[in-house]
Amino acid sequence: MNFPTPTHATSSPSTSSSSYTLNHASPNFNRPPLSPQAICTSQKKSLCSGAHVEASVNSNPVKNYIAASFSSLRSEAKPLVSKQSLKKRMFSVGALVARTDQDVSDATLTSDDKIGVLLLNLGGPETLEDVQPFLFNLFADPDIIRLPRIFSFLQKPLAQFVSVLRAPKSREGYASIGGGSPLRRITDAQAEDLKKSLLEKNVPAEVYVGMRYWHPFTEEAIEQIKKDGVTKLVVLPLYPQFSISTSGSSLRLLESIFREDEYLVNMQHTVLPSWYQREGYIKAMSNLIEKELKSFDCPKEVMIFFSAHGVPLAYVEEAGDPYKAEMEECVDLIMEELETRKIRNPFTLAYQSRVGPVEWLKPYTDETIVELGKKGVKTLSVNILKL
Ligand SMILES: C=CC1=C(C)c2cc3[nH]c(cc4nc(cc5[nH]c(cc1n2)c(C)c5CCC(=O)O)C(CCC(=O)O)=C4C)c(C)c3C=C
Ligand SMILES: [Fe+2]
Repeated sequence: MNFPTPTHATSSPSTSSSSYTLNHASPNFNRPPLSPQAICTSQKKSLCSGAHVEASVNSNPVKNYIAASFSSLRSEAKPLVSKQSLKKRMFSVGALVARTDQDVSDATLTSDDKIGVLLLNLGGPETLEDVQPFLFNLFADPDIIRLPRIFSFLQKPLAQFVSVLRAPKSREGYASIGGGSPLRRITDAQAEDLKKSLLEKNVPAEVYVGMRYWHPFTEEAIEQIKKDGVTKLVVLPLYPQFSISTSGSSLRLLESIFREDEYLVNMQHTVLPSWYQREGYIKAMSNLIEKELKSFDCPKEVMIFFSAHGVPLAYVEEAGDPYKAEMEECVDLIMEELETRKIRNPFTLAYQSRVGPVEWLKPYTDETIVELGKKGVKTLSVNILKL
């Protein structure tokens, strides 16, 4: 049987980290690329801002803008600790997320330290009545419906209009999966598991969930973080790949909350803008695919179909969203991992969940499935990289 070739270019894995220092005033993404002077090393960044950002080397300036502008908030705060001790302490927090195989109890933490992990996610309507107000919150986000700044006064009226228009179709979808989104339940379970597994590594930490468009809102999580007196915070968007519309939006919101709040501005924090290239994630995805393939009668004939949530094409082409590049690299890394296990199935990547009249990332999942059917592909293993 002939299978089509993969629909995207191959790229190699990136391993090192970098971070950038930028101004954080403008809320628009149609900004000129960074000037070379704006770039500094991650070590310099830690020293000058007191916060740490992890970013892969292929990452796009937009992603680093968001993550670094969030972390650069510290640069506005008065230096409360010496640069040397700040550097040391930053490493400790970074170590909590960077090391996977070691006990981190040796990290420099004082008995007064309280570690928090903030998991960021999209949120979803819990009942069918929640659907329209949830959609309003989503469409009212300028990172989702991107209007030129002079039209920003139209954001909320437009969100009201589009949310009412979209609600029936959306409700139909949620009704078909039991009348609401499972995202809160799943994210709460992830938070619980993460807390347990950190404790097993001798890192007592409280794990918080902050949703962007529904309960528990990010603002509520932040209030709790303050009440609990967290002194070191790890910010982890639960999106493996970065997009302006997901992690970017959540980090931008956090940035605005932090900017207004003296406690938060002075709290040490580490941000992981994306983690699609991490060994643990790649191996976990590969394990799932390997297991799935074994359930077929002729595993070698199965096409591995990666289906990812799309974004409008303009996000990538005009606003510089690194999402497509990260998604493609992620698929390549999974396929490379499978190759080491002698699994050499054909594969393809397509994008789903488009909304509205504009062009989204192609190829579209629904059209690709039809095309593959026409070409005689009979068995597909569908792997959702993003809902
Ligand atoms: C209109 C613009 C949208 C963009 C851009 C977008 C990007 C984007 N979204 C996710 C992940 C999820 N989106 C979910 C629901 C959802 N998304 C949009 C619109 C955009 N998403 C809408 C209108 C909806 C509601 C459902 C619908 O009517 O289709 C969800 C589900 C949340 C839940 O209820 O559990 C997820 C997850 C990503 C990853 C992404 C960009 C990369
Ligand atoms: Fe979405």
